[in-house]
Amino acid sequence: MAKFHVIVPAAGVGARMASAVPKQYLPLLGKPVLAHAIAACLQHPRISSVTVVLDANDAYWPSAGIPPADKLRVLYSGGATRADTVCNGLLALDAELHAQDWVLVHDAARPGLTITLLDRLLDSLQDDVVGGLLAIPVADTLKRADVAQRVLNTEPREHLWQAQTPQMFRYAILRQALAAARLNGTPTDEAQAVEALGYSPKLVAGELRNLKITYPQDLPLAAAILQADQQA
Ligand SMILES: Nc1ccn([C@@H]2O[C@H](COP(=O)(O)OP(=O)(O)OP(=O)(O)O)[C@@H](O)[C@H]2O)c(=O)n1
Ligand SMILES: C[C@](O)(CO)[C@H](O)COP(=O)(O)O
Repeated sequence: MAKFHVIVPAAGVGARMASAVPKQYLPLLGKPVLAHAIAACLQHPRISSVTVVLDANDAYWPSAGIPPADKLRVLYSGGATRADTVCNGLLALDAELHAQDWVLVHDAARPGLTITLLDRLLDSLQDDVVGGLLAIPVADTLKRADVAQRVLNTEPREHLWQAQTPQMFRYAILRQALAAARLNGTPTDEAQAVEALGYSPKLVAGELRNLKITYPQDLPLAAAILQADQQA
């Protein structure tokens, strides 16, 4: 039976966040963002392992206070791009993964993932040949801008979705896709690399709460969402 393994690329510098420490280590309700991001995966009974891939020179993990766990492992082998970081994680797991096993790639900067969202993803995709990703349909009117930030035109939004993570693919397909993508360009997510092989990943309904911390204003939003959970 195919197993479910999680890789968490956590080697980014968070340039758009422009904080003193990388955003995955910023405090969020008393714990680093990264601790929230991996919590649901660690708790989920169907997830076999969670591998966090840090920058080779990461100096923050030892003092981040993230407790060890049986299925948690930490690698200091991040790459120059997210795709490189994920590839390095896959390489380290190669000996224990089978071609049909599932790999879920989840951003270290998405602290709002829940067991419910993971269940939805796993249940929707476990019998799929390829895999897919959490995503949410675009809800606003879309404008294309010129260089002066004036509207060129309004883009149709039908059938447009915003990609989230986890992105879940069969190990053999993901490995092949990322190896090819590294030669041909830099995909911004795993699905893009898989699409380039000619596959059509399935979109599974995500939720706004699974937002990515990208800009400073995202952190208080995430805090409000998680605080509401604690009060519920
Ligand atoms: N070389 C890289 C670049 C990104 N990431 C990870 O990929 C995820 C993507 O989120 P993103 O917002 O792009 O993170 P950063 O690259 O850190 O942010 P920025 O683009 O603003 O620098 C994050 O978990 C980030 O740590 C990574 O592991 N290795
Ligand atoms: C993978 C991703 O989270 C999907 O939305 C996102 O593409 C990664 O971050 P970036 O902002 O594209 O670098």
